[in-house]
Amino acid sequence: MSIRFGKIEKAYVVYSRPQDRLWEWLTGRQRHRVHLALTDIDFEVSRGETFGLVGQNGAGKSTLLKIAAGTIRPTSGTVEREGRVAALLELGAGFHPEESGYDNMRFMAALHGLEGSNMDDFVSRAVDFSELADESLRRPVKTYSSGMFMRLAFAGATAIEPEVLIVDEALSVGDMHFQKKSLNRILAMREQGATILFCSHNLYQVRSLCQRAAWIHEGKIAALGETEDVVTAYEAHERRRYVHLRGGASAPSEVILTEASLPEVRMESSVPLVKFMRLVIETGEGLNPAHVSSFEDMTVEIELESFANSPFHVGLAIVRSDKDNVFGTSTQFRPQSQPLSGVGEHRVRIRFSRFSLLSGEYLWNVYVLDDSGLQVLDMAELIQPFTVLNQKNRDFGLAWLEHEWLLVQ
Ligand SMILES: Nc1ncnc2c1ncn2[C@@H]1O[C@H](COP(=O)(O)OP(=O)(O)OP(=O)(O)O)[C@@H](O)[C@H]1O
Repeated sequence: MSIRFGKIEKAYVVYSRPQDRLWEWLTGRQRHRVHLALTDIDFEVSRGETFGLVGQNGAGKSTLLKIAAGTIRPTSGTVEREGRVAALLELGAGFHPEESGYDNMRFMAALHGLEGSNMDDFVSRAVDFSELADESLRRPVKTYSSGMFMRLAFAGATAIEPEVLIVDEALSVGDMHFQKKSLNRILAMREQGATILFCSHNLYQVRSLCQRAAWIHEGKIAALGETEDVVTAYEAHERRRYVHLRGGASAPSEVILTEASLPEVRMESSVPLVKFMRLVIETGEGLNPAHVSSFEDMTVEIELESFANSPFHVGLAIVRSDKDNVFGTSTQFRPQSQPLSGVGEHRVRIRFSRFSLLSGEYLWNVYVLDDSGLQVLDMAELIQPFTVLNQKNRDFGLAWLEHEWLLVQ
């Protein structure tokens, strides 16, 4: 066991107006309501395990992480932790703004009970990792840019060489270079056997990293177990919710697809390392034809622009309007896959011989990922709707599967 939650419940007291608190105190009459953020959370994370929390906004994930980290207490229930814990939540919250970077690192070391040469080691590890200049580290941290502040906070939080890491996905530290460096640091600690508890909306990341996961829904555990089972159940729920939001009670197949209702979703990144530029379909009918016929050969070309010499992978998925993945692939999944690299324009082609989707409306998702396949550098979702027409045979459904009828009698 590394972290054990025993029948955790967390209730927040909520006042609709700040003055209600005082009013309640003066009059003794209740002016608040109680919001139950978590109930009956009872599970444990084993040593060396990477455990993911998934769930909608406001489900209670961050509350559970804070309880795991000990920054807030549950209203009832118990939490037990084993080993040195680093909570990468609200980084830098304990910093003293007037003190220098060096002094803040010494305070952190002292909080962990380190003295003498152990303290010096801690400070030098943190300082090295932060990549901040000596001149900056001598200045009060209140003069730091937010990126510099986060870099030092991350470096300090991980310098204790934790056995348990509690990570909020909102963790985005500094620029792209430092984000990658901190992600690599987390992966390295995982390799060395650290236990990791983290929440993420990036289900690809949860699938790649976690052995087990829990889906938190309205403060309760809706599913817990093998990552694939939990994430699939959560995805199914989200899909139903999405369909409901878009078109009342209509079933996924009845969703009416219009280009206007599905705006191109692009992730904006201030300093993109690699940008997705364009996707072109080519069939016997030409480039980006009005219809793609089932069983025709088709090539999809993806154009990208790389602004740095960092290796990257490209992922492509065919999706339906209800966001169901029909098929997904990545350059990372090729045998002996090598990432792409080099500054400038890149084109990758995917050739589908006998494209065997049947009649329907489909769209594309394109992802640009770093060489670990975990950090999304750029993406475009639900782009370029295209229609497939099956005029060749009468089989029906989403895709044509290789088959033959065998008559026994
Ligand atoms: N300090 C607080 N006071 C009152 N209510 C709170 C407080 N913190 C969180 N809540 C409420 O508790 C619920 C759970 O919040 P929490 O931040 O844990 O959700 P989450 O799953 O992490 O959401 P997200 O994915 O948006 O980060 C929400 O309804 C939130 O409004």
